[in-house]
Amino acid sequence: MRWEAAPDLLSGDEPVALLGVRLETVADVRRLHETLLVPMLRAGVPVLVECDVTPDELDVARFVEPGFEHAHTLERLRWLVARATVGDPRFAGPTTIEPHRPLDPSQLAAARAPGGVVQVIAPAGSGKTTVLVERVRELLARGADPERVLCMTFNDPAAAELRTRLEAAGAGRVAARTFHSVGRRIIAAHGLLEGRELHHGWTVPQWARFARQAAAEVGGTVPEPAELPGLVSSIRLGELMSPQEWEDACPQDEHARVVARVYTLVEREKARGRLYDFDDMIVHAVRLLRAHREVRERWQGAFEHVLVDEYQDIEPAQELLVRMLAAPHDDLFVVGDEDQTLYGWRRASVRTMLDLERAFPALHRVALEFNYRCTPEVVRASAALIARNRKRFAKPIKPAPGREDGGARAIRIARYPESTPGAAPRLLARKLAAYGRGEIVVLGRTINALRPFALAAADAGVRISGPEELFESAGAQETLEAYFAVLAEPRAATEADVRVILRRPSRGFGLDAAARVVDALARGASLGRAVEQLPDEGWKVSRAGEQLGALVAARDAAAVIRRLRVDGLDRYFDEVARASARPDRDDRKVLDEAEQEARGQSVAEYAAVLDSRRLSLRRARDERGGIELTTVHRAKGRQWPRVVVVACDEGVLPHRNALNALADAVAAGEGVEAERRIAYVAFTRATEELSILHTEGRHSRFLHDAGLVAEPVPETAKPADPDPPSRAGFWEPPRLPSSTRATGERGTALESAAEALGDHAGTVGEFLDTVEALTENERARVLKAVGLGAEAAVPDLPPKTRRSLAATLRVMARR
Ligand SMILES: Nc1ncnc2c1ncn2[C@@H]1O[C@H](COP(=O)(O)OP(=O)(O)OP(=O)(O)O)[C@@H](O)[C@H]1O
Repeated sequence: MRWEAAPDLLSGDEPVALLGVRLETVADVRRLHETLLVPMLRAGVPVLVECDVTPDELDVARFVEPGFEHAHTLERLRWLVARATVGDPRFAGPTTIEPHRPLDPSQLAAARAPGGVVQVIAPAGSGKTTVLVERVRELLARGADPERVLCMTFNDPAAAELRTRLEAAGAGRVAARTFHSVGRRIIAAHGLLEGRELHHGWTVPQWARFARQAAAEVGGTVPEPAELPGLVSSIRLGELMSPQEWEDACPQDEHARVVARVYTLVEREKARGRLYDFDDMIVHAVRLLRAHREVRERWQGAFEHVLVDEYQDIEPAQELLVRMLAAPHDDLFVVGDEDQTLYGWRRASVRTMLDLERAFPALHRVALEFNYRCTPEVVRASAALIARNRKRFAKPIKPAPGREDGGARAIRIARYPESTPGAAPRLLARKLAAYGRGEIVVLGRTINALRPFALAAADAGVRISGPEELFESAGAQETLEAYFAVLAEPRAATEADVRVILRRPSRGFGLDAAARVVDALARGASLGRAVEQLPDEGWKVSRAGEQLGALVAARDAAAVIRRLRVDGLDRYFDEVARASARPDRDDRKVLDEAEQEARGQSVAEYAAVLDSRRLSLRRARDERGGIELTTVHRAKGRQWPRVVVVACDEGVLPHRNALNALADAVAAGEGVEAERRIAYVAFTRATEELSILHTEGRHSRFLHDAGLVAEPVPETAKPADPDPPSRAGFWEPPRLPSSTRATGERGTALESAAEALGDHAGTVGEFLDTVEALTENERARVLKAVGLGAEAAVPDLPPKTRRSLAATLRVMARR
């Protein structure tokens, strides 16, 4: 029979017999399980299968699915066959229990959905926690053991909130945990944390130290320290590779090699100090579960029903953890909104929600329909806006029934002229002064967009709170502050500032150069002379001395900035943007704005301006009682009565870098679509009043998409000079872990082979002969790449060689 005919069999309750089924490949197993048995059992169709073998007779080693998408299908099929014969509560029908609070029909349909994999599409404000809690009640009413229901969320506050809500709904015995806490529990139970302490992360100077050492060891330029935590996490969580595996498998460009070495150094340092970090909780849990069947079975048995909140933000390693825990019975209830996927650069992809069906073809999908949070005006505008995206589920999003229009205050658009850039921040500061924390929020696309508003608020005496980078500058802002501080008062230069100067742009000096320069400056040397005294290679010293000496001689502060940019600062930040996982670095823009602002000011005057701003922001900071000025990313999942979105301009939102995103990223739903999602999240934070500020003649295209301004984007508003494409905007289209990204059958076979290497008892040649997907030439190439003869015995290979052999196969799997 043809598999495609299967859906026709699902109607009616006539028993179905599938005869002559042959299970030869993993794909056959997957089809039998996902496309036939699960839907039939769910539809209550009695089914008899006649197979050439029973699932129990299949050799697990041959049917290994390293693929993430279809993790452990054979185990799932075996479970289904064993359980389905004795009746499975998973396929029980809905109950008729009274909901814990009034629910609308779409919410009720979600909570009462059949067992198995259920995906709830929950637009902003649609009551997803209400649904999750009701689903838990439904499971309990169907007979689930509360101890074996697990709700998973991203962060502690969300877990705490869910716990409270579960308790209030009479389901207090059900656990609500973060991904990290689940991972931690698993690795702790298997002794991986014994004698180890939690490490909360390295400081930027510590990253800088790793960066310098790595660059010195492998020979390359020093990477930007602030980018390193994200890059190392991407290797760990995106690739699931150990330092050695990654050093063997990483791309061979200079930057990648230096970052790979940073990863090695960081892991070494952690091992020395007996430390573990947050990523370890996920990475090690996943590795344990994947590698050891008995561990997997233990934890799969611990949780019969898995529910996940905010599924759109899940990243591949977390998703793998969830799927492994939910298998083999696959009772998985996920709630999320693809329109609110914001973390492309953190490996979350809009595709995760859209493609869930590929992994679970039998999944049951329900979309919630009403936005209970926002005024009808905001619901309509935001729905019109997001409807312009292509990478989403098309769905109606309606205002809550009976909610009255908000009137003139519901949405206000304010334009301010470009010629007086300080006017809008000052006006807003006056407005903020009338409110308390929690009553209003100021949202910006980036820290740079927020900065003028934060400064004006500070000047007006408003207490403020916000992300760390608003108060402790980074990137180009930090660089300018360091240069001007040192140029204005060289004798008082700090080592931290001088280190920034010597690194941005990179001047190739050794580890102790900054301390020597500070010494020389303190003794009265000029900046140029202080550098020229370094005992380093002559050409480096003389070029840097000349460049820095020229800064001292520059006519005014703007000339200093111009000179710096020409001497390599622009190039330096272009490189940073290219290597960065983040799409929204504003360094070039910060330099543009500073250069313009510094015109006609002396170095001392501009240094004083920068210094007083920094101080004024720090003085106004009040994290407990201050009005929040924050980025849209950080506002996700929250709401305020009044929301002010600032700088809703082309080039800011959408960010100009997104307009330049690479084709791969655009295909994965990044680029302008990702920016539109950010605008959607920003607009839907308001419960009563939404104010949007934009520069006259430069308004964001999203205001037009939302039907809030008549004119589409004026030609003049198009950003002239986007920064260079960042690496795909957003890392690359977020990827599954390496061993799950194999393309096609050949890729899967090679991945399986890499996994199976550890169990092979014969020679390398014999092992490679078992890998049918390899050609003769490729076998020879693999041997050459790892420097082995065919006769070497696999069990005798040193661990490093074995890893490199596996890594070589994995790299081939991805081709
Ligand atoms: N059926 C309903 N009728 C009226 N109000 C509802 C209903 N469902 C949810 N709400 C309200 O909508 C708001 C959001 O609900 P809830 O707190 O459950 O969702 P959430 O987890 O905050 O997620 P979301 O981001 O979807 O709002 C709450 O104020 C809640 O009281």
